[in-house]
Amino acid sequence: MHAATLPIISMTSLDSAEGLAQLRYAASEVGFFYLVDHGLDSDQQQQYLTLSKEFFQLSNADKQQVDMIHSPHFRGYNAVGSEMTAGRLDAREQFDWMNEEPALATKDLRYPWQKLIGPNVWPTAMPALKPALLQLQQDMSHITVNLLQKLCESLGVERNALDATIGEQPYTHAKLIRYPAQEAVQQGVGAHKDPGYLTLVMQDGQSGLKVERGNDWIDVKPIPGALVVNIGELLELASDGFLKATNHKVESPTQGVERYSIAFFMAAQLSATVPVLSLPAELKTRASGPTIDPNNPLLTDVGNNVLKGRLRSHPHVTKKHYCDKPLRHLLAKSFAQLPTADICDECRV
Ligand SMILES: O=C(O)CCC(=O)C(=O)O
Ligand SMILES: [Fe+2]
Repeated sequence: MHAATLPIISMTSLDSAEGLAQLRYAASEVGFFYLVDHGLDSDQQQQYLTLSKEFFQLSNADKQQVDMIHSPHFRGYNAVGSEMTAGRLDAREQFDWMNEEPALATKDLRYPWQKLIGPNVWPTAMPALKPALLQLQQDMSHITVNLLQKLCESLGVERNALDATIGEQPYTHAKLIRYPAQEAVQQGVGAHKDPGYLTLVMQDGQSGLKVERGNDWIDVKPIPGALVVNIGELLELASDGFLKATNHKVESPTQGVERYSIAFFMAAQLSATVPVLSLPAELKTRASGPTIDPNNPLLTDVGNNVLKGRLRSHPHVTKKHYCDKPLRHLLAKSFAQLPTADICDECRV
């Protein structure tokens, strides 16, 4: 039997060997944990969740103005029923933003993932959203980079062992999410792993997030002020499978209660290739190699691993922006390992 709850890790405990050992256990045995004492207090989190509710209460026309279908860079709003996970539609609406950058000219695209780079889209009806979410992105980046360094230390390698892959600024992606109540439990988001290094999730008071552990699913009940952390595929690759990216899903709420969360994903720079860390012998013998799953190959080229997730989750954006001939050609070259079913019909070359 596994514990029916996740470990709780205090950020301030990570200056001690004991704290690092607990972090190593949580990250390697469970792949998921609550993080407390991280610096973003409950009141601040509540303010962001309130802002998120205001966004989702905007009129449909205001939300359509920032619909992701207009963005080749996968930014903006998705109405309920436009995202797919594990081949099925998710019952959630969401607003995605990433690093704020200028897009590359089409003629300069050498790799398909370079099309992920570009500006965010912001609702004109809610000018307060942009500065608040860019601030949140900075605060979450700060927490995540510190945590990644502590994880490296906990694995017995230099704390800055992965810093070069992050460069000046990590690749970050975040989502405001609303799970509307359904008549019966449904897929809010289907079972999946996150593609980056680390994910932080802020939850309101409503349960629904579940984490796979053996044959069970652990309920991640919200703890006020705690962030939920999970290991992404890039850390599984970097640790040669010592750390595991763990499957998780969200079941939609019922009985008229909706659920709000904010997810923050941090990867290495899109142009980086993730190295395999030189773990000490004692840990190395316990590293079983990354998971081999023909339906979900883990790719060390960061841009490709991130793009894999985006193409699969948002088939309507893929179809509109990733199906022109030159790009299709690049996709076919880059994704020799990716099952064609993950790419839209017209990209099955
Ligand atoms: O909403 C949540 O609690 C988690 C969402 C999630 O796993 C994801 O968007 O990747
Ligand atoms: Fe996730």
